[in-house]
Amino acid sequence: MSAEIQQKIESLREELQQHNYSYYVLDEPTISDFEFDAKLKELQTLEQQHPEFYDANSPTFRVGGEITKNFPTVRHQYRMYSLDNSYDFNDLEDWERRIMRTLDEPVEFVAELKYDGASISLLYENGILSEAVTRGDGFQGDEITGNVRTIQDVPLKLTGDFPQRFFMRGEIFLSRKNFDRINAQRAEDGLDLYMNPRNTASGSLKLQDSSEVRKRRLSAVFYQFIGEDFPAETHWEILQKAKSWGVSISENSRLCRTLQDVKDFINFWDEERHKLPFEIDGIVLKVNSLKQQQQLGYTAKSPRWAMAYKFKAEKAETELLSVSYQVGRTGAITPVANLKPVLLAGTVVKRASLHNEDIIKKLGLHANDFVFVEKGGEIIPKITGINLEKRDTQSSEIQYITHCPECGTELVKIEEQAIHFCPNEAHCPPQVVGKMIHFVSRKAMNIESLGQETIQQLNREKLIENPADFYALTKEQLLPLERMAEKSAQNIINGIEKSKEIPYEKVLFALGIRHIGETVAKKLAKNFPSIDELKSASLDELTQVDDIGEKIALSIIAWFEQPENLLMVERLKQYGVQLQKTENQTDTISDVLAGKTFLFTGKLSLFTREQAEEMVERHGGKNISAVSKNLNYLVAGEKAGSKLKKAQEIGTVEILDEQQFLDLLK
Ligand SMILES: NC(=O)c1ccc[n+]([C@@H]2O[C@H](COP(=O)([O-])OP(=O)(O)OC[C@H]3O[C@@H](n4cnc5c(N)ncnc54)[C@H](O)[C@@H]3O)[C@@H](O)[C@H]2O)c1
Ligand SMILES: [Zn+2]
Repeated sequence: MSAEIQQKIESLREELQQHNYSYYVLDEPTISDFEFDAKLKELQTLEQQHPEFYDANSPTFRVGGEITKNFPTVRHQYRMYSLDNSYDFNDLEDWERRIMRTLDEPVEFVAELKYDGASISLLYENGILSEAVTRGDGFQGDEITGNVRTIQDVPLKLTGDFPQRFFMRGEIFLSRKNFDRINAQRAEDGLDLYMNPRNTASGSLKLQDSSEVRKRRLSAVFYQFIGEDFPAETHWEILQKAKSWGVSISENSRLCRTLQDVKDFINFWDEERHKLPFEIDGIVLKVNSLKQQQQLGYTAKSPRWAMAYKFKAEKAETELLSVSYQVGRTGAITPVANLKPVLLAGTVVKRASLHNEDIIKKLGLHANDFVFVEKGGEIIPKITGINLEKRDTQSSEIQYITHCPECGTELVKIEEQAIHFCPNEAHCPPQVVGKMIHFVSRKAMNIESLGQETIQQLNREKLIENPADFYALTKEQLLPLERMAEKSAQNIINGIEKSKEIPYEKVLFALGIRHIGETVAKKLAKNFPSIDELKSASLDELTQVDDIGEKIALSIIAWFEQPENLLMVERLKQYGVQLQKTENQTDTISDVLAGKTFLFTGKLSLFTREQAEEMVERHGGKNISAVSKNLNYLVAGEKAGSKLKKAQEIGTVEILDEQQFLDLLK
């Protein structure tokens, strides 16, 4: 018996650790928060009943996050805790009872929205932001000051009567609008879509390039202030003070005198939250008096003076009508469930994403099943389960398609992505047309006169099959088309002609190579100044470029292996499209760093990482992203960590401080 329980406890611990890793490190959870919390509660109960299996490393005692190896590590002067959570009112009443047992005096609560993002701790010294650190494992976190500085809601300098040195904690999150904007851009670039705003916010903070972080337009809100001699007696007062220093605090907090006030607040937001411009996953309650907070103290993992009330994701049951398959511009197949319309979280849902074959298999979906749909963090609802009691015993399991619904070509599956592709890039209609629409789009070749419908028409008439064909079009060929006047035909020809001036980096993006978005195209153009250099680059050479991983590199190599693509590139060249970087004289200052590779690590104080990388480029050097034998110089700032150690181990890497780097440029 006891061996069985021990085994159960250990397997729960292991499973939860795995989920923590997926959630905090990969930003790709595989189960819902509700399921995670249920498992955690189960483990907690077992551990309480069986103290003989105590383990200080159990997920019940530890904050789930980790530090990464990509940023300097900073020890928190004050620990960062998690929050105890509950999904019903009874738990709140229990919590109040426990508080009363310790305090035995009236207690006020502050109720706040529980923003769904990533926690951050900021240090302000003399009113200046000096350090931003993630929660990590609660004891130490990643120092990401450069990235946090790009967030508009984070004041770089405070005003008014702020304490001389203090920490403030808050949440970095992404508004629904910006999440949609980023995903729309990713769809246009043929990249995988992000799952939800929380994971995207958390993932954005871990990017190496601060200018990329800036583009995400993250938001921030602050809810805890820690330091010696705080000029206040209650949490509520501090919030108001912080506001006067220019700190962004939530406008929706409320001071509650009784638990009934708290309940009203919760009920109100359970409904209203869908109208907020950002996502919340619950309400946080805090004891208002700072003295009482101190008396209550902390457990191993969370404050006793605070409690999260989490909303359950809204769920509805409906019938699966059919599964259809969409073919994207890059050939990726997306299965979609068509549902009998049902009301969910304020909107009518008719479709749900099924993502890929593995998800369908895992669900064990049958035709005409009754399914549960949920709107969690995701904007597109998802199917989370099946009501097996209602299943028709005659129904058969959904079989994933084996051939492209558009062109009939046999699909290929890329294992590690679990996604099917139609490999018929050159002739599959949605891919062919999609690629040409992408080619002329604003951020690519910017040929405004060519609309989606004209392209479809031209393709039906067999006048164009790939982007190179645009440049062979004549006015005479255009005129007979439906609704084509002399003037618009001339505009199209002019627009195409003008696109020959579009710079190389945009042409690279326009080609629509899988995983090559705007930013990646820029990086490639910088490092491989002509298409011929890019074509002959090896896997190694490609992955040495900052932010170019193996997935992108392999996609580039595969693209250049297709004879149709090589032919198209040759034709584009002949037509005069820019397929190499034009030397921009003002761009480079010198070539003193020519042939040398650089990497910056640790906390830089003389310049930012972006400025440093730009200096390298403008003096003819190259930035690379990892420490390897190919690295010539590692420039190490304060608190440099694992990269410095690795460089020392390799032995051939020259290690410089910031001043020594500047001296190189002289
Ligand atoms: N689905 C999964 O696989 C998985 C895995 C791990 C964790 N999780 C989820 O994450 C939770 C644990 O994460 P956690 O430790 O970050 O706890 P939590 O997210 O439940 O609560 C603590 C966090 O809430 C945030 N917060 C937002 N608004 C706040 C406010 N007004 N005041 C104070 N804090 C506020 C802070 O970042 C704080 O660190 C689990 O309960 C689970 O729901 C899910
Ligand atoms: Zn196809």
